[in-house]
Amino acid sequence: LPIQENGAADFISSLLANAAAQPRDRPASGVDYVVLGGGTAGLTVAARLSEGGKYTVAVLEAGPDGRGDPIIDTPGQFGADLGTKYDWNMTTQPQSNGVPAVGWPRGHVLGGSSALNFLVWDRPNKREIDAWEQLGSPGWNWDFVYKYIKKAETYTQPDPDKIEAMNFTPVASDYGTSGPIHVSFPFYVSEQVSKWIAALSSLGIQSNTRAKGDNNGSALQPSDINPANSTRSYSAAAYFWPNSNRPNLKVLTGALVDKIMFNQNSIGNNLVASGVNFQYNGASYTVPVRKEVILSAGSVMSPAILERSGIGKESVLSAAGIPQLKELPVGENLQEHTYSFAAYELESGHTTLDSLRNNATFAAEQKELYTANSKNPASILTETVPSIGYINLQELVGDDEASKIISQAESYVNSSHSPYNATLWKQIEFLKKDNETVTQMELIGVDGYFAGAGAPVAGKNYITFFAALQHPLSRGSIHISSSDPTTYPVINANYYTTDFDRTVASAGTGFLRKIAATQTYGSYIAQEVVPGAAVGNDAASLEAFTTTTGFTTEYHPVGTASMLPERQGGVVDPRLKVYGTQNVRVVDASIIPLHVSAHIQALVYGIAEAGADLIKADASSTPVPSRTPAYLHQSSIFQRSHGHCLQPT
Ligand SMILES: Cc1cc2nc3c(=O)[nH]c(=O)nc-3n(C[C@H](O)[C@H](O)[C@H](O)COP(=O)(O)OP(=O)(O)OC[C@H]3O[C@@H](n4cnc5c(N)ncnc54)[C@H](O)[C@@H]3O)c2cc1C
Repeated sequence: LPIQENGAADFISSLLANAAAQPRDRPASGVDYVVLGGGTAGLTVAARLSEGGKYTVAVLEAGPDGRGDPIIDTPGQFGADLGTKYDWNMTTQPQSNGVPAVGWPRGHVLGGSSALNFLVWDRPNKREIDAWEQLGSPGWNWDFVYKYIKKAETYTQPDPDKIEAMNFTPVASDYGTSGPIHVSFPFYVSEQVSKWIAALSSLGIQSNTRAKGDNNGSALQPSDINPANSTRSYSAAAYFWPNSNRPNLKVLTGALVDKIMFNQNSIGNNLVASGVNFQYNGASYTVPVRKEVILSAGSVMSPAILERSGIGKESVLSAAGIPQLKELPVGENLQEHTYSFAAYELESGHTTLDSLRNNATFAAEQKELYTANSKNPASILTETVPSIGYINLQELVGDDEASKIISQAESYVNSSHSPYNATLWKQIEFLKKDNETVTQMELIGVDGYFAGAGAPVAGKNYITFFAALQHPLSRGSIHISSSDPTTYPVINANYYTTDFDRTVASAGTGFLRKIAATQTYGSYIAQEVVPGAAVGNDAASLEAFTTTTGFTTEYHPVGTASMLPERQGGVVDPRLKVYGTQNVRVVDASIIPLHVSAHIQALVYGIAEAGADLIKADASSTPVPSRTPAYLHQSSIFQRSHGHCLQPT
């Protein structure tokens, strides 16, 4: 059903009827808040704004509702919904430096990418978030963000048997206790998971049981799994369905947002959004908005919607035939984690997620087991990806090599004329001053064949290791090439365009071979199949592999509507408001100005929880005087709100 339950059909019909009948500057017929995109952040914001019943909230989501679909719900089937109707199936541009086009899955479903992701739930480093404040966004520091991440989560500590099997004891008090997203550990503990901490320890990497802003070391990370029934806990299941009977919260699926409409009259110099234009069932509609438009369409589509609305770079807009309303570097400062992979065939006799593919009887038994009792520790369908580690440059390449790499990186930044220089210098600071704590490389172990190259052989079982570059110096961009909302924007990922990125990423691939060679894993690995014997262990061979066939996206694009001062390339101010607008905000991964060493969903939920409180706080406050750049006012507003209005509700 394209229209959600509980009277939404009536609500939407009246909305559409009003939209057709009313002039655009008569917002009284519309809703208070229109949220564009019902994904990770969008449903979080919508649920929080609609609680208490004071405001009407409508969410426009392009994708379908995937409620009850096992390929979303079953933890052990992570990845199964890629390439389906739940995925936008985007692709980057091939690059002139030889880096090929790579696929970019993105959630096209209620819940967005939280329905598609691999359920890893971890946190950035404290210093990485404090850097946002230091870059010019007062109030956006670790303590603030951490508080809101915790607000999103309810954590369940594994029972003692599982802790013993994992060889790892998480610290429960580092997590939230009453948020909508359930965070727990898979019931099934695989062989590779139980050996992760020991294997990395034999390489000198200490384990780290904490989850409160210091992520350096090896760890077993929880997943967004609801332990009551061992299903994915994602934004639709956690934030929307339990609240779908609220008369003031409506979600329309199958609604493709085209653009934001603005009033003829601005307030001072600020554009005032009056409605949102979208396509639904082949027709075009405008929803009038009384208070605000909130863009939560993700790092690819939020910038695209802004550009179609006339906000963006003149060169981009004029090429797409769109009249410009406000010059802003929308779609720039794109940062993305890449990861390279190495896959190993195991000696016979091991069970992995490959066994589900290899053995139909085993797969049927496992399905039955999961259906009968999804909490059964023997149920491999509860398995996810807990084995994670974050290491710094010195741990990756040794002190001498690290010094050389850092001084090259410093020279690069010194000669860079990027408008995002301040963010690049922060990265140098991470490398030089914060190197003990801020890490550069993520290591992951997955129980089965998950390499983005080659193919598993029927009947065999594998283990795959990943090395993910966390702080690339390269910056890319995402821009529209057409005013047509059905045309995908052009993604220029600009991967590996700096020596630093190539060198560090390639060293990561080399490190995966060290993990495979540890006594812990070496004893049950039969052979390396990717990169394979044809790829040598010298720097040139590793780089050739890592930057062509041996890597893929880690699915974490950020920065395309960066929260930075406008003079430093910012698109939104610290209240997440788009510069030059009175009532348009961006609340999703695209506001992240500088990438973090973490999987980002927990952070995105935290941003959305914080964003909802900022929006509510502003609902009753005086607008910022329009003649002065908004960011100059944010500090005092933030402080005031922080004290009185930004309390969890
Ligand atoms: C395959 C994959 C694996 C990942 N694995 C992990 C992981 O294990 N752990 C982790 O922490 N993070 C992971 N991530 C990243 C994380 O899930 C995302 O960064 C995060 O969910 C992004 O949230 P968002 O709100 O910014 O965007 P999204 O959740 O993507 O939401 C955007 C929503 O807007 C909708 N939309 C877009 N354009 C329009 C339009 N024009 N009209 C209407 N609706 C529109 C989309 O359909 C979507 O529902 C993964 C991501 C992917 C894709």
